[in-house]
Amino acid sequence: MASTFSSTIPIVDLSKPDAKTLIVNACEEFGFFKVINHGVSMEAISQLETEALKFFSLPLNEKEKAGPPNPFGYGSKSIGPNGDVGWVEYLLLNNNQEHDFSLYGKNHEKFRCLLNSYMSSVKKMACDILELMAEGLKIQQKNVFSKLLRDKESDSVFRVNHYPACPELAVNGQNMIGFGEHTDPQIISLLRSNNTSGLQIYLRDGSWIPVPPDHNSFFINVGDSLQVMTNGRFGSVRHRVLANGFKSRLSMIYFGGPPLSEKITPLPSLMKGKESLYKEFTWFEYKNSTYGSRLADNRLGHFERIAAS
Ligand SMILES: C=C1C[C@]23C[C@H]1CC[C@H]2[C@@]12CCC[C@@](C)(C(=O)O1)[C@H]2[C@@H]3C(=O)O
Ligand SMILES: O=C(O)CCC(=O)C(=O)O
Ligand SMILES: [Fe+2]
Repeated sequence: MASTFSSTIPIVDLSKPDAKTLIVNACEEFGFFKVINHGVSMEAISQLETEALKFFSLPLNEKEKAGPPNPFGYGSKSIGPNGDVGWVEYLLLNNNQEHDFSLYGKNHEKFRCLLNSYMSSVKKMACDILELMAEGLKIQQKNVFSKLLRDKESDSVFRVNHYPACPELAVNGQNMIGFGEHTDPQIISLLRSNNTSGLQIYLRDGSWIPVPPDHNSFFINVGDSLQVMTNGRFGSVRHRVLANGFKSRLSMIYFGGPPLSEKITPLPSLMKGKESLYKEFTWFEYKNSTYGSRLADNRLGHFERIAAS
């Protein structure tokens, strides 16, 4: 049933002149869209995917040497510090790579190299998209958003998720949560996965729609911070992943975040005389409150300003 609606997911061709308009419309309506002609080499993507799969195929006790994630490293089943669980194992990495890479398998040098070049291409794409967004929103300063990711203090995160096939599901046809519903707290997330389904987004009409997988494309999420910077004009998208009974899913996500000291506040040009819907806070404060929350919590709720009437 629901899959008939999946054709509604906007597709943005980054090489076309209408990209900025489509991006703004998609962010207003869904907080989510798919990007084609993104310019990241498929070769680089599949090489990284191969290395990641090699890591996940190591025995659990080997992988656990790279964990638990506090907040970076290998994690299995448990997500975040507050009791969330899913049918998933993952690597959480930051873009400064301060941790000991030798824990990431025999070929860790190759893995690190591939990761670094992938992360710089994806970061570049994120900045291009954020600049198109600013243009589409008719903001004078084209780099208002992208400068936050380009900042050397940018608090961006990278995650590789592996959802093993869950054979019991194939037998009894039930649903099982791979990664529970949530919004991403950062500015923007860029997701690329193999061809296994599972990702779903929540529409404002209250329905969950499956996102048909496409290993050649990227999927873009509006994060909570971008919702605030646009004073609610863009909404962060709730999403989740269901485990698959037959095939394993591998996804890689770049979460573009601002420097810790950055004030997350609506851009004056988007306020049009209105008041901010949010209290003032820094990314440091928001991130802290995020790590004190459960996955499904409405984290932005604590920072909403109740309009004085
Ligand atoms: C229960 C959790 C787990 C969190 C923090 C908190 C709420 C939101 C989760 C995420 C979701 C987006 C990526 C991530 C890295 C992030 O910034 O927020 C995740 C983080 C984690 O997996 O550690
Ligand atoms: O693995 C996926 O496809 C999405 C996971 C996700 O939403 C996340 O890691 O924030
Ligand atoms: Fe997410």
